[in-house]
Amino acid sequence: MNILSIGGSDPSSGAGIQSDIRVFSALGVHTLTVITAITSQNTSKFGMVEPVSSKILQKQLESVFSDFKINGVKIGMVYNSKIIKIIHQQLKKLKIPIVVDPVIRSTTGGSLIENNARKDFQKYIVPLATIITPNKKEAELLTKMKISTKNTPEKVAKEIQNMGAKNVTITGIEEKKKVSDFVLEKNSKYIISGEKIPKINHGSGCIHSAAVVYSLAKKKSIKESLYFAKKFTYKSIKNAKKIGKGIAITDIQSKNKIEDELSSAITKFIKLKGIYKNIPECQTNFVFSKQRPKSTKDVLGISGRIVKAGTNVLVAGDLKYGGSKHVATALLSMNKKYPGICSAINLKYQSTTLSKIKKSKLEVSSYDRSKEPKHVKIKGSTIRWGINSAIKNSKKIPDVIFHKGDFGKEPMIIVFGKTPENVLEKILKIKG
Ligand SMILES: Nc1ncnc2c1ncn2[C@@H]1O[C@H](COP(=O)(O)OP(=O)(O)OP(=O)(O)O)[C@@H](O)[C@H]1O
Ligand SMILES: Cc1ncc(CO)c(N)n1
Repeated sequence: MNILSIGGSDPSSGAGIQSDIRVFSALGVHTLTVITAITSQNTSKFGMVEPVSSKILQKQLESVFSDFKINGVKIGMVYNSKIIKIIHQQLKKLKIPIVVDPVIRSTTGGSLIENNARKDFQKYIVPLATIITPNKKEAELLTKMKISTKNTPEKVAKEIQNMGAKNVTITGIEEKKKVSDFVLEKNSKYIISGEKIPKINHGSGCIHSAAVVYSLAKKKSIKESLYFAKKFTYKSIKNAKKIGKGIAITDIQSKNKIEDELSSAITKFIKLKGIYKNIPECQTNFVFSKQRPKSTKDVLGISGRIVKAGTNVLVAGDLKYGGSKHVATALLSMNKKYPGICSAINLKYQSTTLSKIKKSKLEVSSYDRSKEPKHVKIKGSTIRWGINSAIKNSKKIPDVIFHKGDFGKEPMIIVFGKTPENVLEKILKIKG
């Protein structure tokens, strides 16, 4: 997937183009960039702005549009009317999600748009927006309305919608312990509320709008995308680091990438035709770990299970570190011996699956629970013992490990892989 970020360069990488590259890379997306201006700024001070010439702006846009399939566009800093009009001209016919982050002033007080360009911004950029994401202050500047009990966020958002934006969210409406985003869609309105982190930081708005366009490009709804972005931004503020001498810079943890990869593989897994036949009585968990996991707390799993409901398969529960015990323990044993293996799933043991495994080129190993030494049973580390025995029985890295059960214990197959996608590829060879 390719996402285009149009905006200004921030040498501190807390905001602007550089921040977008950080977000999209963490989410596993290729970032295309068109730079509208170069700024000098850091965590304490905003220096100067040098907008790029019309010619190089035009050429940059042509370079990306003539070569790539673009799945979504984010527009950040656009400094002057010339820049605004060129962008409008290039984007007006696009049929992909466009997120407009109407940045007007930086957290450190710098002006990100010329005063006399605001009218053209309204006329040419706002109507491009699938969704526009002003913070409270930006919404007030755009509409020249002060948010109050009379001028509610809804009224102000409606005014912005009347300028041509299809959907509007006004972010960062602060209460005592909460920060809320007001949302106005075409036919609905709602508030997304979350805990306030007592931190001033640089770049939360950039991260939020980038996360929104990523999710929309993945064909999620406006509502789903805004919830995703809220959670994503919350984590990045929580992890913000004081890297420079001034305000903290938001930090994007690759943990999100782990969540995203696992969640996407689970969505694909439950949609596989006839997959309900592979769900065991004790149900299924699908896990993915951080690099070098030390305990099950470093392994992401479903804090419920993937369950069978007739011929449907559903996810009951949320993704959580420590969410799986059995499959995560199996993965930990495997990862200890083969650190590249970070994902696993358990499936129903059946002879048909076993013969498919044997016909495929997958490496398979097994263990016999009835051979488990007594002292292991007492310590309750059956899985660790089992996986280690199966690893010992195999010359290569096993793709699949199974056991045929024991008294009162259901037989089971575990498929291992480097990533959830890799596990999914193996499942496709053996399912049904
Ligand atoms: N202190 C905070 N604690 C938790 N969430 C926050 C906090 N501040 C902002 N948010 C959330 O972060 C997201 C981005 O909104 P925000 O209002 O910070 O954008 P912004 O002011 O444009 O940011 P910036 O100017 O730093 O780029 C919103 O979802 C908002 O609710
Ligand atoms: C280049 C750039 N874009 C956006 C922002 C808003 O955070 C900023 N400070 N700098």
